Amino acid sequence: LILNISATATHTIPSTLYGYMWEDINHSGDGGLYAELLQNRAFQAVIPGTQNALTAWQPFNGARLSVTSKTSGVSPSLPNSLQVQIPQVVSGPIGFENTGYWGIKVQSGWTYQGSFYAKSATFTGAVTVSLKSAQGTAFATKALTGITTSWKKFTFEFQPSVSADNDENVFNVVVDGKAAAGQNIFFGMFSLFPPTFRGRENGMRIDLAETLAATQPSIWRFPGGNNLEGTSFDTRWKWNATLGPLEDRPGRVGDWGYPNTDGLGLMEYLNWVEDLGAEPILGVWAGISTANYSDLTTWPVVPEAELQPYIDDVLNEIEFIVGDSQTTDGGKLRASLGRTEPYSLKFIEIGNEDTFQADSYAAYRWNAFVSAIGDRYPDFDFEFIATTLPSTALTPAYQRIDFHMYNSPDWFTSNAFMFDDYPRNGTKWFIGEYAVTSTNDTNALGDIPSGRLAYPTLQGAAAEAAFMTGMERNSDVVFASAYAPSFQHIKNYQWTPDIVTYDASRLVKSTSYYVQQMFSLNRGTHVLSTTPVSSNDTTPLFWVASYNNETDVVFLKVSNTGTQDLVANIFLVFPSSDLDLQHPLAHLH
Ligand SMILES: O=S(=O)(O)O[C@H]1C[C@H](O)[C@@H](O)[C@@H]1CO
Repeated sequence: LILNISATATHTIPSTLYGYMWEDINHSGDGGLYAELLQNRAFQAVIPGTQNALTAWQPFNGARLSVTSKTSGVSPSLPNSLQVQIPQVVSGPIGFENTGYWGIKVQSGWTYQGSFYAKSATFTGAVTVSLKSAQGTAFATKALTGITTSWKKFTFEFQPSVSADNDENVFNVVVDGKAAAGQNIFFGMFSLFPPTFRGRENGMRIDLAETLAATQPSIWRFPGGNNLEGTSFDTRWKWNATLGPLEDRPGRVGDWGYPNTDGLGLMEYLNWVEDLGAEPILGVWAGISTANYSDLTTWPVVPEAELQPYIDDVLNEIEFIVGDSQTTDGGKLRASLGRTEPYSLKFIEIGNEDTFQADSYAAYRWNAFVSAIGDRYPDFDFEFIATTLPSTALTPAYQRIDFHMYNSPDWFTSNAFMFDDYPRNGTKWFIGEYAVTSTNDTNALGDIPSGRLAYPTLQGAAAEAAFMTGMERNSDVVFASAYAPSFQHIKNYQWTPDIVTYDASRLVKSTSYYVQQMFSLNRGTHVLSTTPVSSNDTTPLFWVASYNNETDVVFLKVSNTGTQDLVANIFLVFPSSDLDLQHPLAHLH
């Protein structure tokens, strides 16, 4: 195959082309990127008195544990407390343990920051906290005194003397059995953090954060995805419930079946996106919640006459993000939480996958949000992204549309040219979620026996790469793309495949991770056309050429989706004129 790369650029490549879609799914947030080590740390979004309310907590030496809301919680947002009943006859240490998110990493040299609340009507003795192996080896221990009859916050630090051999470790809390015999002690709002990415308080787990940062994503779509929507209006992701001291964050039952602490909240996300040097794509709630996928007619939709409070909520969220810290309530609140400077925000996505309720989206919801935001913020040239079917006519007409595709390798290779003939009419596409999810293109979201991938495969990654060459070649139409979902905690997940899989102490980057990294790190500023544009079927290669006019480098990205080894002799054929070192092809990488 002789491939000619033209020396003239066709169009610029938007800086937003590669990034991620993010939501708390598969414990990607709580138990993943968010560095909190204790699962169910504040008994949020659980039902007192149930076994489930004690998730990740277990008795130690016979204490009787229960979650209760009969006593006042540590704060109005956290009504549930752990009640620890010490038996009448007992001696020696007795209490309870947290098993973390299926383990706790114990690393010597790390300083762990911990805290908890406690109170008791009668007990005033010491509370001893420690990091211990499942076999009982203590890596770090602290004794805290001063329990009173009302809630008191205790803080402590751990510096483990040695690292644990594995992550089967627990956070252990005990009192002296004799001193506490027959008494009740209440605990609330635990927290235990390892060092975090860039040392941010309430921040991100370093290894996972560095793994994402290493792909230099330039967009970060959040907070969902389904997890934005809630399974009811009241359980939607509420931006203002994810702000401020952790005691003020009630948490919620996420859309993926587990409690979200919302410790990873709007400000943590915005700080993270800045740390990445990326552009946020903020998803705002647009009036539907996800009920059951088998019957879309059951999905609740806010009637037009009742939409205003939700519109105001979004206007206030945007004011919190971009409002002046002197003259706007949102800006003042942001400043009071430690951030005076407004965050940058350009892209606002109205809803998520509103393809399922296109009628009401087209009839009033899209227009209501876009008009209200435009009227309130006339000086911000926000770019609104529609999330309904591209074929749905909207008022105002959408300029940008979010298109999701989960499918087979064949779908991605046979659609690698879908944008080559797309009309250049100013409309821009965001491929806001895509991945090869199955070898079965009639049921790409089925179960594993029907072809679903448990993990990304080389075949899938090559097919994603083929599709990505098409997105890059047509990046005058495709302005952004986001592989989805991102993370998977191997011990508890709801969706496969995912780009990075991990447990409490290790992570594995997938083939698709390396494809994302390769495309994202090797970015041109302009697309160079090639002849031919495509190969014939016998050599199923897909490619795109680009040129970076800052580094003066030409990139040729090639995906071989065939089963034959690809032996490529790349000859550089320069134009007839002498080798012009300023020529874009002079330094091919
Ligand atoms: O069940 S799906 O609708 O396919 O869920 C998908 C689409 C949705 O936006 C996202 O939350 C999820 C996985 O990334």
